Amino acid sequence: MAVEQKDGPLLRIAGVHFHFDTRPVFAGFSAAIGPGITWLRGANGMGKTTLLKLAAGALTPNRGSIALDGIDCAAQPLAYRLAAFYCGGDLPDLPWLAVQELLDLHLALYPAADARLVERQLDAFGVAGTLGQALSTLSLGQHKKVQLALALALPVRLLLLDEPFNGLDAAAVEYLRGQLGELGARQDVCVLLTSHLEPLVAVRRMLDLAP
Ligand SMILES: Nc1ncnc2c1ncn2[C@@H]1O[C@H](COP(=O)(O)OP(=O)(O)OP(=O)(O)O)[C@@H](O)[C@H]1O
Repeated sequence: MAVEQKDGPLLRIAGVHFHFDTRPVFAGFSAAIGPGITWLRGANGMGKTTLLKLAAGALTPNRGSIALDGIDCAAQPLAYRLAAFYCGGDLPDLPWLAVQELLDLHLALYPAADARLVERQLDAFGVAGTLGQALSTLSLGQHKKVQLALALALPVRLLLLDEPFNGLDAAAVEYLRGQLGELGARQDVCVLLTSHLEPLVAVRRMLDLAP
């Protein structure tokens, strides 16, 4: 435990089994992931999104354990979720909310978050003007930018980025690459990202899901 703290956050996935009602996805999957950017790779349907959601505490393993900095996601789900954020392409669960309300919800969920950092990220992605809009009225790219602004601003130890470049315009891709370059150099954050294309950021390690 002392070593884990000194070396930065560590995500430990041990012997995870997970199945949807109709489909087994993991049978005894294990990995240990340290700070920096880890590129999670695998063919369509191999389980990348499922693994990110398990690591985010959004899905629960049927067997095995997932822990971040020694916080077990089944034993301490609230503490675990406070330290992690999943950023994917899913449509919002509450599409009638305004963007501002979504942000307020996240600021309440992550009490250590700084609203000014979120605003700065929204500005940088060029979506600050959407604050009064309902989520359902955002384009795919705008929705992604709002999600990424949150991901980059929230004070978490583990960021799960599911195809973060999908749907972004060229300026946003460039901005995101710069931000990931800074995040990837930090010792206090783990970034686990999926990308079917070479992400062109400083990847520290790769994690391959194979049949
Ligand atoms: N809600 C669900 N119910 C049942 N099966 C599901 C569900 N979500 C995903 N699956 C199945 O689980 C498997 C893993 O899906 P997942 O989305 O994790 O793959 P992926 O590696 O992210 O794929 P892609 O590269 O296409 O995004 C797939 O066979 C998928 O059909």
